Amino acid sequence: MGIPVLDLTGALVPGGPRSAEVARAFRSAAMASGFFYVRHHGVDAAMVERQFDITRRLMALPIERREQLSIEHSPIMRGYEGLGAQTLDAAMKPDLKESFYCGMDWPADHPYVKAGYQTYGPSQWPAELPDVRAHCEAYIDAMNRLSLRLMQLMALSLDLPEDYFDAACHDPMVTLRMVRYPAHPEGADERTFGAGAHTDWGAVTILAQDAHGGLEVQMPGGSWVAATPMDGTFVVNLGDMIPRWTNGLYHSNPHRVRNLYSGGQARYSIPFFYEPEYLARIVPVPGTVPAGEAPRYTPCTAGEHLQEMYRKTYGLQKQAATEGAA
Ligand SMILES: O=C(O)CCC(=O)C(=O)O
Ligand SMILES: [Fe+2]
Repeated sequence: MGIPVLDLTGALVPGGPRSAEVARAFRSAAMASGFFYVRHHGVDAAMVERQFDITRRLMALPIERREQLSIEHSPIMRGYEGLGAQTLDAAMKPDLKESFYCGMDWPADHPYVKAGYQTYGPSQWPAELPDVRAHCEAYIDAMNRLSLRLMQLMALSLDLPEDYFDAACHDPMVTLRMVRYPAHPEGADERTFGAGAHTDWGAVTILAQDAHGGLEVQMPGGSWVAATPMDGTFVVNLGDMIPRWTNGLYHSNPHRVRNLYSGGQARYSIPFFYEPEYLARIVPVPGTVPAGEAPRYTPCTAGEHLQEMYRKTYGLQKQAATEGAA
């Protein structure tokens, strides 16, 4: 069993002629590893290429400059995180990656910005690279459109109205991450990863990766399969909110990265994380809890879950006991 490819031709708009067929393929991928590729996804190849260019330029800024833009200066963790800042698998060494986090430009008087909720608030932009902000925001727009469409195809795949998730995704929590993995060190031990095994936390992740490879996905049987880069595709995976939303019918599987195949070069990747809005309550969708049984997960808000995961993987102080059964 591998990672299937979903061709979104004819399924990119509500009512599209291939929507039902794509929704069926979505369902089988979601019930397996929760990973699939999408092709003919409607995002311009030049836009993705430019996003990689921006990632390389951000990471080429002098380290003092990157550190001035550190996530430590942002209450919502927008900005630069250095090598080893995050440990995605607590049993392993800190991750060998560095990244820039940014997000949507919300108005300062938006209630979630005022409340200081995770992901709602300003990003930190480098003044010396003036085109970065506009391009990241345009890329985020394109990712938002594709993510919402994936949520609609997911709704169809669950025999729900196509717009079932739209309201919960009205003011989504979105994060664009531009990542650089240095070459895997020679002689590194088995506890060394670019990104330790983890599941994603939100609803859907849309990943652009360069040509080197290095991402591996755990299949339902436990084996690890390479998510080999394929031109013109994104890798899409479901995050932990989807098992919660589907009472375990759909899966968010572990994945991990080692930059082993680049011939000593850095690997770049650009994951985009899309989640329902902060206050959306994640309770099982109709038809997923068998009659007479209790739901498998404690209901929570999307925001509580996300914030808890940031705290855990960045070793931050636990401020609130919000964790459910995931
Ligand atoms: O770089 C990749 O291929 C995956 C990154 C990832 O899994 C993450 O940032 O959550
Ligand atoms: Fe991930």
